[in-house]
Amino acid sequence: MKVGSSSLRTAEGRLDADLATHLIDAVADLRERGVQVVFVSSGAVAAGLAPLGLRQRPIDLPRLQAAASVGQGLLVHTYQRRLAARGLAGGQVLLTPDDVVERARYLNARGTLETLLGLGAIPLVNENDTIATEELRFGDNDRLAALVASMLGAQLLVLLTDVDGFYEGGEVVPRLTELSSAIARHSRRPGSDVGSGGIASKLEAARIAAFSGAHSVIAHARAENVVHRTVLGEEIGTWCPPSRHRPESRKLWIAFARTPRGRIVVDKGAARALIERGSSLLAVGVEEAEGAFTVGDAVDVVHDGRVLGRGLSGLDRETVERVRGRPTEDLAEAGEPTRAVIHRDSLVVLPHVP
Ligand SMILES: Nc1ncnc2c1ncn2[C@@H]1O[C@H](COP(=O)(O)OP(=O)(O)O)[C@@H](O)[C@H]1O
Ligand SMILES: N[C@@H](CCC(=O)OP(=O)(O)O)C(=O)O
Repeated sequence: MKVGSSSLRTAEGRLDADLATHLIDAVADLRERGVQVVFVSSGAVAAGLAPLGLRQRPIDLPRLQAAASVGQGLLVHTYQRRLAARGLAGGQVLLTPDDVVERARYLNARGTLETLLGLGAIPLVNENDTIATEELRFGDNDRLAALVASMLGAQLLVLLTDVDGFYEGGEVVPRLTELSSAIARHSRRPGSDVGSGGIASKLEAARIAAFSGAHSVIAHARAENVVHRTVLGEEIGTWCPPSRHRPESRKLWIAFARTPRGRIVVDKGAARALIERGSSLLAVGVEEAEGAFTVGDAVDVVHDGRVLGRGLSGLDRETVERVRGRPTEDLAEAGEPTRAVIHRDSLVVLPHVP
């Protein structure tokens, strides 16, 4: 379950302790009924503004980090105090993208979350904003929440926000199955002035959850009994079902944890080899490389204008430009790198985007 900054701050720019308490009570109720809940909470920056005398969300990184540092403590304190009143413990878990992208760190983070849940505690998750930089941050917590849901094999991702759901044509869409086209239509809409993701990042999060086999609900944080109603599967907000065609879940982190830094356009033969045979992408099938990516960066693999998948590049862009279209034997003779442009273990193919 995730709640956004826009919901958690009051009109005066402080943390809305009433809503925080109300949501924690709902989490505690679920926990008492045996439902395991991870609580991803935004609002560190928002909660840190007033105590630091800042009128609005700063745009410079040092002050954002400072606000998050002050606000995160307040947030967790508020949650832990209420959980304690209900006889429960809350454990703070602050994540960075590397905790999801790097396999060893991913397993480590997953272990921590599973242990907390196993001990009956409520993990209180946020991005580690105090040390996050522009280049290395999730930015919005929707994606972070979806990745955590994927990591834990959750059944349901609840995204609580300040609107009743995903709107189109002036009405809330009750059930959304065509996530990709909705994302394409809404990718440029900004969010509220304090939230950072907007609706597009919620739809992206729903897509990640769908690929992981989880349902998602986008609903208003202040709707009556919203948490219980979503868990009971009642009609509320916008419901996104899981995808029927899922890539291997262990590869989801490759596809979604990092923002792609470039695109690699491949020919028809390579596209077929990737989709049908699960092959690595070799230089010979590459037609073009776009963007300033380096070794280990996420890149989209494109054929015929369609994104086929995403992978971690084994070569930097300049090298891909040099080796593209050339068979491995030629490269060996010329003393060029012969390794795959993207190794199959670092490549996730998304043939059926919902
Ligand atoms: N089609 C849409 N449906 C719903 N909300 C939308 C839509 N387009 C833009 N929005 C905006 O997205 C905002 C929610 O995103 P955001 O501010 O990032 O929330 P949060 O802080 O909860 O993550 C809404 O307040 C709304 O203004
Ligand atoms: N990690 C940040 C949240 C970033 C953010 O604004 O997220 P969201 O409101 O979910 O779009 C914070 O705690 O302030």
